[in-house]
Amino acid sequence: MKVLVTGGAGFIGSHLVDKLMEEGHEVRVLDDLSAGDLKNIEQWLGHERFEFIKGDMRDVEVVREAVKGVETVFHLAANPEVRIGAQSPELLYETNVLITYNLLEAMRNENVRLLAFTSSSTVYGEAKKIPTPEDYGPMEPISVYGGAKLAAEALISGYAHTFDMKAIVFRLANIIGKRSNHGVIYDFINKLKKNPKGLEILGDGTQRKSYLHVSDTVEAMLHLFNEFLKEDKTYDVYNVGSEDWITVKEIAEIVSREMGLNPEFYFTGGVDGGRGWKGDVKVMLLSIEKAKARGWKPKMNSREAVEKTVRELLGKE
Ligand SMILES: O=c1ccn([C@@H]2O[C@H](COP(=O)(O)OP(=O)(O)O[C@H]3O[C@H](CO)[C@H](O)[C@H](O)[C@H]3O)[C@@H](O)[C@H]2O)c(=O)[nH]1
Repeated sequence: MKVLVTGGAGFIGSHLVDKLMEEGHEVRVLDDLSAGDLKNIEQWLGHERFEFIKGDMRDVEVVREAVKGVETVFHLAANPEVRIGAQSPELLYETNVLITYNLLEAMRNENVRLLAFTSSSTVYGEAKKIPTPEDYGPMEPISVYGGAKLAAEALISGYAHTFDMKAIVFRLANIIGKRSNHGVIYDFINKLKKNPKGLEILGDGTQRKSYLHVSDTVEAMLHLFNEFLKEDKTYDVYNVGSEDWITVKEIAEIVSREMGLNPEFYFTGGVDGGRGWKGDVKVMLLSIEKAKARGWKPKMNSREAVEKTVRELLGKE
């Protein structure tokens, strides 16, 4: 198939591109390189089945050109930083909601009917049911980022039903692995490189979430997408995560150990009862029963994924 991957030079996007290229598809990447990096896709530059467009999806013309002639869009372009919501809500709106609207309009105009979208566990907010299933409600995001992802999901559902499209949404847990350039593991490694004796941990360190390695994530997305193609459904939603969780303090211990260090931990205490920042969900575990029933399950648990990611980011793997 001929596929457009928005955000295809980014962390998750570039791993998806690798897999799509290895499977023999024609792949076009649209990325503004604000967080993505050409290095992530350099092995494909110049390949006859590969095309790269540098462009900002806030520009409708850029999006329209990018969707021309493709059958499927994997929409991963986004600003993924939950923590900037209190300072920059407008940026999160534009880079999650507005660009999704621009994409849907371009797809409608260019007759592109198939869409896969990476949403987030943050749409559930502080779920009272753990593990949280896809049909949990009412949904009450506690961050602007989670609200923006939920708004994007809603637009996609509306467009899919109105304009005869097929769309699948993945609500991702905390995704980690090689090429990630933000998030808790990346932060801890950088902090320890600057000061190997002490490590500042935002919040109280008890934030407990499910982490999934990017290799498992990309496998889930492609497997569930292919299953979705077999079904007579307009719209579907899947949680994608691991089946356990790990605390921020345990992550700090793993990072320290892998770096051969024994730093003093300093907890900032954070905001609103030990959160790293406003809108930081303290406890997150997704039910992945629906994805499992469709034949996917993760190979690594949260701890294994964290350990592997630390080694990858340190260049040991
Ligand atoms: O220096 C730091 C950095 C982070 N944390 C803590 O580590 C946890 C994880 O933070 P990340 O920044 O790694 O990730 P988030 O949970 O904020 O969000 C991530 O996972 C979400 C889905 O679960 C979204 O998809 C989002 O885009 C993605 O960044 C948080 O509880 C945070 O408080 C610290 O204690 N110290």
